[in-house]
Amino acid sequence: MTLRVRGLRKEFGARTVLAGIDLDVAAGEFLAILGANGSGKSTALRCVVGLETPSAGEILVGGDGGAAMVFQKIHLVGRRSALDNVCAGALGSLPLHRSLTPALFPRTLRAEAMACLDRVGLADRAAEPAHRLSGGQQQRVAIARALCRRSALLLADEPVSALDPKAADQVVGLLAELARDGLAVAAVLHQPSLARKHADRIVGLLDGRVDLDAPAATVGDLDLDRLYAPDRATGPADQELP
Ligand SMILES: Nc1ncnc2c1ncn2[C@@H]1O[C@H](COP(=O)(O)OP(=O)(O)OP(=O)(O)O)[C@@H](O)[C@H]1O
Repeated sequence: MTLRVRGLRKEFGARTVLAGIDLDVAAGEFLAILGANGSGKSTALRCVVGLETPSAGEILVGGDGGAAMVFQKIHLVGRRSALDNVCAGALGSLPLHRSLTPALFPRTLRAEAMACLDRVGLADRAAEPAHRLSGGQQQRVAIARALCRRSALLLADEPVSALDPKAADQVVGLLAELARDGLAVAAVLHQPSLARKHADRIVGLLDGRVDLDAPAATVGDLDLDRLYAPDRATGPADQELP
């Protein structure tokens, strides 16, 4: 198992946001995480990648590179080329002096970054400043940058929320392809139809708990209605601790 999460809890002050969740993602698997606003999806990913400190629970990430993550807000350096932006994914493994100036990036890193850009279908745009690319292309550059970290686990937090339907479908399809190549991929999505179309498995969070964990092909409209029901009972995310 590339990602194994057990009993993950997160409290912000008196507020319980994650009330003990279990998650598994295997190599070669694409997991989509669904749930209403505030159900704890981003917090769960942020705990896995180390951006939040869990209040309790166990998180095990397999492989050497830890987890790589892409976000809704893409955070490319607009004036730099797509290739320089992808190289940035591996700068942490370079000596400091070589990491400061793109002219000093090793040739091997550039070759690897080029292979990552090729993997996301953008090798022909390598020299293009990032700000000249479309939103969908920019998100694919961000995914290539994450690939350049050589992590076995790729996390994506609402990677397509800012994209038009066609670009969103292409980017989620790309995540599915990367899983088929052998990566473990977990993506928070606000598009259940894309999750059902592309993911292997869907986990649904409801008020900080796992309410659904099933093969994507078996997830029906009733499961989704329960996750997004506006009049559902107030859960732990909205309760004060004793
Ligand atoms: N740093 C923080 N301090 C206090 N509360 C926080 C913090 N981060 C998140 N929360 C709260 O935790 C709850 C879950 O937030 P989270 O962003 O994980 O939900 P989400 O399911 O990703 O929602 P969305 O779909 O809107 O992105 C929300 O009520 C949010 O206000």
